[in-house]
Amino acid sequence: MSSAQTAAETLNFQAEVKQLLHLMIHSLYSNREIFLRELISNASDASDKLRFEAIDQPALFEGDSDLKIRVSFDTEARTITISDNGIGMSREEVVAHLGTIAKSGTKEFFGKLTGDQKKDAHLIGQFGVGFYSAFIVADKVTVVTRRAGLPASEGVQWECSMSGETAGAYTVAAVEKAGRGTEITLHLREDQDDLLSAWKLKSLIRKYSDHIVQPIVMKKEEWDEEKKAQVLTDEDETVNQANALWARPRNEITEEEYKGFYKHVGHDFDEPLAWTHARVEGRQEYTQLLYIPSHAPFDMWDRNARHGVKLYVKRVFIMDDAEKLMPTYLRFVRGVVDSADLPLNVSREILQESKDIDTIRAGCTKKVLGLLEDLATSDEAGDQEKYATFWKEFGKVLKEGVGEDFANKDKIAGLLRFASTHADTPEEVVSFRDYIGRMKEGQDKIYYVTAETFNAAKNSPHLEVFRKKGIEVLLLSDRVDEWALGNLTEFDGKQLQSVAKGGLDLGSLEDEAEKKEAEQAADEYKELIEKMKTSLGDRVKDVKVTLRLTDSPACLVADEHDLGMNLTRILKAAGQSAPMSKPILEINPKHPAVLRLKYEDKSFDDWAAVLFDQALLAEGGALDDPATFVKRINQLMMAMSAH
Ligand SMILES: Nc1ncnc2c1ncn2[C@@H]1O[C@H](COP(=O)(O)OP(=O)(O)OP(=O)(O)O)[C@@H](O)[C@H]1O
Repeated sequence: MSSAQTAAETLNFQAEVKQLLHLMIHSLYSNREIFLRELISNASDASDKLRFEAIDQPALFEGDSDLKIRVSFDTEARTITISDNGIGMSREEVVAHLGTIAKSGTKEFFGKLTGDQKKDAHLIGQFGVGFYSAFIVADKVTVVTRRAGLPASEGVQWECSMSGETAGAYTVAAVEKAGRGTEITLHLREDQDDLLSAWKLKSLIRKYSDHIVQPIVMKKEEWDEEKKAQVLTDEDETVNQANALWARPRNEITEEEYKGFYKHVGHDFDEPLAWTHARVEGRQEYTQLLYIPSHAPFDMWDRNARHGVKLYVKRVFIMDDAEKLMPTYLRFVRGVVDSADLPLNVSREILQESKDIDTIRAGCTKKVLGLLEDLATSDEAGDQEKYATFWKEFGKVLKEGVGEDFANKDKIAGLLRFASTHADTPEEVVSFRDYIGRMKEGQDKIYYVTAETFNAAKNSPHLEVFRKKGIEVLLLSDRVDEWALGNLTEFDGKQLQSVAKGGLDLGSLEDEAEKKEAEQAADEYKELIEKMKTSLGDRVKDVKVTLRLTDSPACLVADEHDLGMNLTRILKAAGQSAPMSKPILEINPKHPAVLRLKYEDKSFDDWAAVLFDQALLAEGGALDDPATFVKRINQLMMAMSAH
């Protein structure tokens, strides 16, 4: 033992790590085999990182560029060791990576846990356990590592035992380590002896890690006649296929292999929903293997989220999460792009400006949208179910694309799904095409309403005339809808029209009699309208008679070229200064409350104000002065009961 090693320092885990470890050991026990996959996956990433850093600094190879991962076991000591000659870790990195969870979404993750073992196991899987999964099978784990490029004396030993007094703490000590890279030794729990077998370990490697690019080697076994047993020899044998899966022809890759590879690149326990694999030739030559996950990651709303598409150049790993390879609205896509043309020393800065990358990105985007389109339009029930899952998990993100990706706007619009008055449920299943297929004779627009919640949309007074006439209206209640639809004026030649905007023109859906009636009402109410305008003053742009209401006395609409009221509220909530355009108050001439107003004198101002305020409330708006509203209502109620 070196003197440095005696100076071990005991450190405590971050509280979340303790919690995660405890949960994992209990919840993932029935999945215990995954520990090997996770540790090999990390070793492979570490090898990729070294190969990349060595492009600029070949000295990091220290004369050994033959990267591999070794798995060995010791029946007597009851240990399994996984070692790699990858990038390794410095002392700071050890403490940062093995003592804390730096992932975004950690809080949400813990908040979602239910105490139900099965559900929690699933969540833990989604969150990703990585290194800590070692503790499912081991009660003590020892990591010895050295960062490539640092001297042998700067090796680090990390050790943590789950039993005894030190549980919940770990030690870090300096050690000598001749070879760079990381060696992880698992001291197995008592009931894990079945793992101490070459046959068992090999079968786990083939099952879970066959697609790993680096060779995973084990010592070969031989039958010893004398001992009448298999004994280990000195010779190495490669257990996995050890080639880049994406570089192989499609017809030689099994479904299981595709799925296994996804779990590695996507850092996901679950299977992918769908994938697309193609080699592209032409101006740019590259291979893409892109996956759509079956669930949204914890950090989908975090713009700094990691783990996107990995970029390789001629099989050499270049970078994780090359955000330039995918537009932001497809940030949930995982996988690999391997370019045959980019220079090996390509940096993030170069990528930002590269025309070649733009071509690759356009190609990848097209592929993913095509894949989604195939799922969405497929006749197979399985595919449709997949699309429904996709929409639930990622629909909100995809919607961003309508405003973000001009070239593919129409394609993306075709993939959108909405709730509508057709079923009147919050399920988002209606496409623009479905809607157009159900359009009434004479209808030439696609109508929609936006509101803060589904119920506010569904019960919006603006829908009354549409319901009466049996015209379908899309019910939008996602914040991003306002923005998406603001960027979309038509679909397939049909104009999109908000029902909450003024000048509602139902065109040929309105019959002559109705038009006449409207004109007549406008005439009849001229005086009242003027009176109301004076009474409401600054609060309205205009007051008009409308035929769009059947049950409600009044509603607010935005003038045709003004921002919608819902959008204005969203912008305000987001701290943006939205132009404050005043609404138009539309009144229903057939409603008793409106009729009554014609003859009201004394309390006219109160009535007018209440009519305005309730229209604002029904619309999802907030009252400027709720106390006065309540006071007025009470006064009017008392006045009525006195009658
Ligand atoms: N064999 C290794 N060599 C070098 N660094 C490693 C190795 N194993 C783990 N690490 C470091 O520890 C970090 C944490 O690993 P861990 O497996 O917990 O998470 P991850 O791989 O980053 O993400 P995920 O949990 O999604 O798999 C890694 O990101 C890496 O920096």
